Amino acid sequence: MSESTEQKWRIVVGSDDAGVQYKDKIKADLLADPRVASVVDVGVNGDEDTHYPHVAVAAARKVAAGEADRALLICGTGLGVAIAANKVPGVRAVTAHDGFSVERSVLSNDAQVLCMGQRVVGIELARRLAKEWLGYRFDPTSASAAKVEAIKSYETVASAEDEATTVAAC
Ligand SMILES: O=C[C@H](O)[C@H](O)COP(=O)(O)O
Repeated sequence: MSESTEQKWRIVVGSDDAGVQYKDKIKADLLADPRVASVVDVGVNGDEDTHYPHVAVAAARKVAAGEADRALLICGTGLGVAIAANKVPGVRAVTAHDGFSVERSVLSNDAQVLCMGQRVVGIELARRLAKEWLGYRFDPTSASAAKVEAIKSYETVASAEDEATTVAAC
């Protein structure tokens, strides 16, 4: 049987105290998955109570910097971590708790960050979704690519406008 030549995923995981049990469980799954090259854990660990925005932004910055391909973030709902991760330029984070949304987050949106809520979804479904997520790769030649480029174009415009506002304010 031949080995897959597909590039293995470099993943970063993170959570707040409301998601740490799922984060640790899914991290163990990822570490055991042959499709995964590395897993970096940005916390929290044990009973640390770092608030979710700090963890989510730390993870998202690793993706934006090219140090990781993807991030998996868990909080109580999966909402706060997504909102925070999306503040990092270049990052597309989604909250998804069903298989179709997880699939489309990659194939339609080229989202690099998947967020789930420990208070929303059962652990076995969360584990299955994380496993399925690894099987999807965005196709830059697909019809969805132009739409993702449109998302990126607004980010560039927003940055330029911010810059212009900052300059004007000086
Ligand atoms: O989106 C936020 C998360 O669900 C977080 O884990 C809990 O936040 P809260 O304590 O502000 O409800």
